[in-house]
Amino acid sequence: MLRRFLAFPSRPKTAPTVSAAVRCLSSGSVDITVPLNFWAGRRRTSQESREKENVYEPATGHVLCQLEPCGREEVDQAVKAAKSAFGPWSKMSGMERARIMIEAAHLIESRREEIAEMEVVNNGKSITEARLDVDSARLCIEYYAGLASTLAGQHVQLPGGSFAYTRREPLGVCVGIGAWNYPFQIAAWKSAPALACGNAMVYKPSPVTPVTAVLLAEIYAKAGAPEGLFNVVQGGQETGSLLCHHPDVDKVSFTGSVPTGQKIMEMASKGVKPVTLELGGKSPLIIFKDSDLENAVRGALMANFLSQGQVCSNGTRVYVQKDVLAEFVEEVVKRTQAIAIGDPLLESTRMGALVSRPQLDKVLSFVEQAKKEGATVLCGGERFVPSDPKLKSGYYMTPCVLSDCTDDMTCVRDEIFGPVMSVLSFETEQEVLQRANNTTLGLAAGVFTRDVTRAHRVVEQLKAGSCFINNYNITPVEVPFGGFKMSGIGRENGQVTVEFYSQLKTVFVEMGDVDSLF
Ligand SMILES: NC(=O)c1ccc[n+]([C@@H]2O[C@H](COP(=O)([O-])OP(=O)(O)OC[C@H]3O[C@@H](n4cnc5c(N)ncnc54)[C@H](O)[C@@H]3O)[C@@H](O)[C@H]2O)c1
Ligand SMILES: C[N+](C)(C)CCCC=O
Repeated sequence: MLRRFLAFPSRPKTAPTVSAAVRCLSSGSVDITVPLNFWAGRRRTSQESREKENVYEPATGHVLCQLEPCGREEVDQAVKAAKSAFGPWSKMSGMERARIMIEAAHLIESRREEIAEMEVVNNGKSITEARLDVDSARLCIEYYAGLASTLAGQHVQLPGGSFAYTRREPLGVCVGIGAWNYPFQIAAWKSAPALACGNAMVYKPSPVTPVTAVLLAEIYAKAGAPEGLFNVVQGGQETGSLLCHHPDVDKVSFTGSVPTGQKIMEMASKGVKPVTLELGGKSPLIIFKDSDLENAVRGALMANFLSQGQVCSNGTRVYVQKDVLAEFVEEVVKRTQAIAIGDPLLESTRMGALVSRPQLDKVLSFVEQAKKEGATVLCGGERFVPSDPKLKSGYYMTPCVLSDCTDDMTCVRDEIFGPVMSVLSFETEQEVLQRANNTTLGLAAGVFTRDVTRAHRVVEQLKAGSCFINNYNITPVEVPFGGFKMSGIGRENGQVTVEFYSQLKTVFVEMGDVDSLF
């Protein structure tokens, strides 16, 4: 397998450039030494001498690169670059912006495999899933390119021939702050609507997965975006906080945990800046006895084990009607045990490595806690060491199904963010609805039933932003995605998102004389 990229076999450690080299890519063979910050049109090294942090390859535990966190100076430079790109970009017509975005989408398509491989190397998810994430990123950019030329205001007739009109205008410099579970996709889901509306963006990826956002920056630049339109600054909470407080930042769009989301909202409130918050979930999946059980089992697996279970919208509280519980559990366990765990770059792998050692330890400790609280482990929940020696220090675990769960258990109440499904039984619709909604979170929910009336009745009562009937965890970019309650504010994807990246200006036009009271 030959690749052109910023990824290199670890030995010899030559200083790579983007255009250099064609090498083989396999787990454990990649070192990244190119700078991962990007502003004003090119990659940048951090100028401030601050401590670098190791970034690991989840599949092997090998050090992939060193993160150079950006400080005040670099954040300033990136925001300044975005501000100067905002001028010409915001003056372009929607069609002109769309042309550049479509070119970016083509570039993503042509580099699909390379981007997916780098996502795998940095995140640990299987190559099969990473390709779908890259596709989702591309589709999102195509979708908002299509909407860019439709952004328009309204004309309102007033007395005496006077009138008013509204203009939909961009906000300015938007900041995007992302989580580590969908690094490339999140960068695209934030930048595509922002840019389509005429904004510029400074994006900060998670320090755990800094590698692929900078590829998106290069792609936008190559597609013809003005220098500084999409910038990447690396770092953790300090860098994020500098961005949120920056006086020239007009909006913050955040994806991550609830506690960080609360801090982001607090920081943004100092400058009365709008926020989009895509936060955590603990979503219910309800399986009625009249379900097509084959589809319900498939849905439960999709609701729990994508991306090693590290998915915000996962339906981790699986409520199964008592009459079909035994049959459902038997099938779910059989299929969970058959999931091929291992080298995420292999086509045959269905579950790769969790993102980091601390995340793996945290998920395993949730399983231990569940046992202590009386849950039964039907399968998995243990560290997994693949037979390939190069993977022995990777962050793998066996996907876990817990039964005999009750609503008060930690595994049922807290977001685990790992491959752990909690199965609960219920008897009546009314009972399950009350239990499903008994949480402070409300990102997603699902229902499996053949009764169409019941499906809509139940969905109407579920307090969640994304509800699935007879499927789970599909997120076409044409439809809005986001949470109720503490799962967030605002939406990503769909037409409505232009409202979160633009503002309305009302213009009154007097056609007669000023009717003065004085
Ligand atoms: N709703 C969604 O669309 C969605 C999608 C993916 C992940 N998530 C959620 O994200 C969480 C997992 O991701 P995570 O561990 O990366 O979340 P996190 O909250 O720890 O970090 C998210 C981002 O915020 C940054 N950050 C941390 N502290 C900050 C601060 N004080 N100021 C500014 N930035 C700060 C981090 O560096 C990172 O880039 C889960 O709760 C998951 O449900 C939600
Ligand atoms: C594409 N998925 C799997 C629905 C992920 C949505 C983003 C949340 O983590």
